[in-house]
Amino acid sequence: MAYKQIVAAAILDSLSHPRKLLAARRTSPPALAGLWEFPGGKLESGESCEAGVARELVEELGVEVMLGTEVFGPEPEGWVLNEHAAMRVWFAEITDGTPDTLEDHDQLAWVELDAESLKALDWIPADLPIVHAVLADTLAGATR
Ligand SMILES: Nc1nc2c([nH]c(=O)n2[C@H]2C[C@H](O)[C@@H](COP(=O)(O)OP(=O)(O)OP(=O)(O)O)O2)c(=O)[nH]1
Repeated sequence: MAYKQIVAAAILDSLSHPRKLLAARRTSPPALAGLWEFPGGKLESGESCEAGVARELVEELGVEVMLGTEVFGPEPEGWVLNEHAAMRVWFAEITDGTPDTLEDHDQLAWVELDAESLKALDWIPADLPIVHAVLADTLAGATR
């Protein structure tokens, strides 16, 4: 089964000494509005995943990033979101710009990298295993 490829970033305040993760609250579609996610979007045809992540973050947040390691999911296409789509996620650190809600989001939050703080946000349900992996990888120092 071929999934539609989504790409996204787990943006950390620092790849080398991460303490916080940038979460973004969606504005659409209605079923996902108000839920928190990793900023990103659909890969465009002919685009590499890494280039797609960078493009989405410029469009949505107005920031340039340096990518760290991938937050590996169970499939080659990454984390399965639903029967149609899967998402690859990379750790990232902002190298230029201040994140803003330019497109697709109405709120951004720097969340402390601990289970309690992360759990306090109403994440898209499909993202919960990814949130766990982000926490595990940051605790293991596997971000860059
Ligand atoms: N970006 C992102 N999308 C997610 C996450 N979790 C999750 O289930 N999704 C779903 C929601 C959407 O159905 C799909 C991503 O599509 P999108 O609407 O963000 O893509 P896009 O920015 O390219 O949007 P568009 O131009 O097609 O409007 O993946 C997540 O953490 N981040």
